[in-house]
Amino acid sequence: MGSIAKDDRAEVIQAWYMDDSDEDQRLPHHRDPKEFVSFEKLDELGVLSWRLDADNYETDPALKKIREDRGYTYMDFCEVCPEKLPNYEEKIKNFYEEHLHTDEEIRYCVAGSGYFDVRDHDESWIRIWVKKGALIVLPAGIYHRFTLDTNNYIKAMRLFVGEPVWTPYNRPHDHLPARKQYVENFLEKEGAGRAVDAAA
Ligand SMILES: CSCCC(=O)/C(O)=C/O
Ligand SMILES: [Fe+2]
Repeated sequence: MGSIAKDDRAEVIQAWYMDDSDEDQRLPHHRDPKEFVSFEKLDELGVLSWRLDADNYETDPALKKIREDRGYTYMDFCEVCPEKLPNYEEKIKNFYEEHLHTDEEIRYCVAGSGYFDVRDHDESWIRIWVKKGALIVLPAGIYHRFTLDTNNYIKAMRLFVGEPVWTPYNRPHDHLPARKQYVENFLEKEGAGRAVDAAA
């Protein structure tokens, strides 16, 4: 008898729609009742994810294959905590400003945890909680932000195709080709809401 394999990404990646309270950004911000978001839904927005063996990232064949398949030649680490991140307070503030990049944002959580928030088709925030072992790819042009959770620590591997460009473009930057391409690829599909600023 065949059986459908359980998607074990859920052990290290969970996503849900956020409430609109102004409380501490590091809290979960679940709606009441909770509204979880499926991996299929994230896929529709172009957000990819894997669960990997974070204790063995140096020799992990699964990570090697993803890097080869997707051309992720560059790799470094970013540790977010006051002791390790220069200009910690400023960086934390900037990470949580809604922004986009002109390339994919690829982060592999090898320790700790944190939240990547992305905009849905109708502009609602989806909160993606990544824990040790979660690799996520945010597509170029998606509006997003990052915050630590209440554990206050993450160590993320950063991957990139070629020489890295980390520039954040705070919203609105709808005129950028990367944004237009994202809207065309993921937001303008039949049945999807539009997410273009009125001023664009
Ligand atoms: C956990 S890596 C720090 C966050 C970051 O690099 C970024 O660009 C957030 O959008
Ligand atoms: Fe970013």
